[in-house]
Formats: sequence, structure tokens, C-alpha cells
Amino acid sequence: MSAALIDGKAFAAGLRARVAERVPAFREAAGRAPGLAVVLVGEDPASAVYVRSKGKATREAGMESFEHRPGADVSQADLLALVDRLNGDPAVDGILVQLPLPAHLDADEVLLRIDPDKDVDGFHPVNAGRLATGLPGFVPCTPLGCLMLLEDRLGDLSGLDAVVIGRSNIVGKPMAALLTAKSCTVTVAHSRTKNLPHYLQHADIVVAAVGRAHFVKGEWLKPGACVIDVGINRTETGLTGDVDFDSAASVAGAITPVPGGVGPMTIAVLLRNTLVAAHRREGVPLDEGEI
Ligand SMILES: Nc1nc2c(c(=O)[nH]1)N[C@@H](CN(C=O)c1ccc(C(=O)N[C@@H](CCC(=O)O)C(=O)O)cc1)CN2
Repeated sequence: MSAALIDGKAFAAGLRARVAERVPAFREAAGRAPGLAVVLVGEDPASAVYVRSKGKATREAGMESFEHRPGADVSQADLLALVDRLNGDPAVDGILVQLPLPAHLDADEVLLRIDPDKDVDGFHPVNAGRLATGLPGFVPCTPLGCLMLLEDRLGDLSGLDAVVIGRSNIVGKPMAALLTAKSCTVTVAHSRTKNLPHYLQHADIVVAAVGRAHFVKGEWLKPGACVIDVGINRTETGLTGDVDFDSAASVAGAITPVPGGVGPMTIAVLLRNTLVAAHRREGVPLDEGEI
């Protein structure tokens, strides 16, 4: 392996500490802690683990965590009513509905119901539009975490060639928008792209978010590329990313591991977005670029 390992776990710990440092000043100014409400529908085991970690991280940062766990058979109307209550609750600055939702629920309608100014997941179309047009809003946690790791590693990204593999609303599309805003030349590829190696051979940055284990091979990469692996695939051999790590690490300049790369950034950025939401809602000044 010649690539440098990008330690997302360590970077996320630093980000969480920077968020926690700023909570006492907010408490002092607003007379309350920032509050994050997390909604988990049903008992999906992986989602339950993520929600538990979010609650723990929120409390450790000195913020208020409100957890709501409707049963797997909750109706669409009852779930929307819960979102309405959280929208109207002054102690709640951020609302997150853990995905995926059970199949009988319409996730798009639920996400659309969240007040965009409490949408710390950045999934509401208003926030997607704000990102696309360069207005301040909320950016989805995973792609914002990827961007932070890239800038920490490479500095100014301007002029670099980037390939984003995956076009989901949660990762691929916002990632492409963020890199475009940083003046990268961005190609969005996906599972049906005809000749992926053709696009990757020129890419200084590769973000793999396609949801297929070992999909990206080292021999497709430009030597020295910075490779960010968003994949979390549970295989017989354990947790693995979308990048074939061993072959990629012998060609790339830097690469994120799975686990310990992008994953921990998701929760750290969620805390950052909640802190930002609280300051904006209360009109308390915060240098958002500093966190
Ligand atoms: N409403 C949301 N739902 C989902 C999101 C999201 O951002 N908002 N993202 C994912 C799940 N997720 C957070 O919710 C998440 C995924 C992975 C990790 C993480 O730390 N992964 C570790 C490995 C953990 C493991 O063993 O499973 C790592 O990669 O090191 C944190 C959060 C889908 N749903």
C-alpha cells in the first residue's frame, strides 16, 4: 500500500470537539441548549445503532437529544403529525427522520414536511435548491463530511477533475454540487455508466457512493488520486466499501478506509448542522466557516 490513509474517525472527533466547545456560548446567549430530534420508525437493527450513536454524540456535545420511536406500523398521517409537532416545538432546532423508512411509508412526503430551517439532514428540496444555487441552507451530512476530508487533504480543490460515482439525492447529487461550487470539473457516473475506467483515468478526486462492494478497481484510477469511499456494504467477510481497497491503495495518493473513513463524519457533521440551525433560529452569531 502506498496511499496515505485518511483517518475519518480522528477528523470526526476533532469536529465533534469544535462543536462541543461552542455549545456553552450558545447556552449562555439563548438560555437553552441546541436540540436535535431524531425519529426512528420500527426496529431496523442498523438504523437503531445509528440512532443510538446520534443520541449519544448529541448529549456528549452538550446538546439536547429528543428521540421518537414510532412502531413499524405507524401510519403516514401519524408520522406527518409527529413531524408537524417537532416543527412547532421551540426546543427543537434540528429534525432528522432516520432512513430507510418501512415500505408502506412515503419518505418523500415525510421529508417534504420537515421545516427546511430545521432540516439538519439537508434532504428537503428547498435545501437541495439552496445548495444548487449557492444560497445558505443545510447540506446533507455525508457529502459535507467528504468535502471536509478532501479539503483537509488537498487544500484548494479549484480546477481539479472529480468523478462522483452514484447519483442519489443523499450523497451523489449533493456531492457533485459541492465539488462544482469548489470549482472542480465534475463528472457524475453511476452503475450504468458505460466506460467508468475512461472517466476515472483523469480523476484527481474519486467519490464512490454506488452501493456495490469492491466496485471501483485500483487499475482504473489515476496514480495519486484522492479516493473517498462512501460505501457501507455488509458482506460475508464483514463491512466493506465500494472501492476495492487493496488494489486502490497501491495506486491512489490517499484513500479512506471502511470502516473508519466517511462513516464517522456523518454523525459529526449532523452535530455541526444542529449547532448551526440553533444559532440561525435564535439569531446568535456563529462563524460557520470556523467549525
Ligand atoms: N436520515 C438519515 N438517514 C440515513 C443517513 C443520514 O445521513 N440521514 N445516513 C445513513 C446511515 N448513517 C446515519 O444515519 C450512518 C452510517 C454509517 C455511520 C458510521 O459511522 N459507519 C461506521 C461503521 C459502522 C458500522 O459498523 O455499521 C464507519 O463507516 O466507520 C454513521 C452513520 C443511512 N440513513
